[in-house]
Amino acid sequence: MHVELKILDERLRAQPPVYATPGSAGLDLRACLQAPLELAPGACELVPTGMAIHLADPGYAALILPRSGLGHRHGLVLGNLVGLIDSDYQGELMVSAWNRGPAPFTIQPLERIAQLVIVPVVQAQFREVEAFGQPSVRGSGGYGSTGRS
Ligand SMILES: O=c1ccn([C@H]2C[C@H](O)[C@@H](COP(=O)(O)OP(=O)(O)OP(=O)(O)O)O2)c(=O)[nH]1
Repeated sequence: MHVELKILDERLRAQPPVYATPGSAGLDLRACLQAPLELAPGACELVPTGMAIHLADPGYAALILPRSGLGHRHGLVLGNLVGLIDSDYQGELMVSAWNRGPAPFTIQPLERIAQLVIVPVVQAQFREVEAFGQPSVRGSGGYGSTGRS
């Protein structure tokens, strides 16, 4: 699959976004900051990535997901909220970085802070009904209805 990529921050040319291994699902996203950014405990900031993509095909979307390595190395302190990138979004990719820990956390310029995963999606045709055509085993059960633990 081909995706158009715009590099908006020249510093990324030295470290272009690539899949780390042939089997990698995610492309690392870097914090394109001019200076270190300190996040207070509980704070959440939008961090620019210096790049934009255009998927163009409505059958795909991209997800911005946390990097497990980063979270673990820092004692599960820095996370990011999952971001959904629409196929027709052409603006700069932004990462919503969240300090989950009890102490301030500093993101360094060009640090790898999240990863981008491209996934197929379905735009369904919704048809309003009064009642569903068939009952299901689950019905409206949820929130732990299938067991006690
Ligand atoms: O972590 C994120 C989440 C979103 N976006 C961009 C891409 C996405 O296509 C666009 C809009 O995101 P979303 O649809 O989640 O936002 P919304 O709050 O529903 O706003 P909108 O009315 O613009 O759709 O913002 C990012 O760059 N990073």
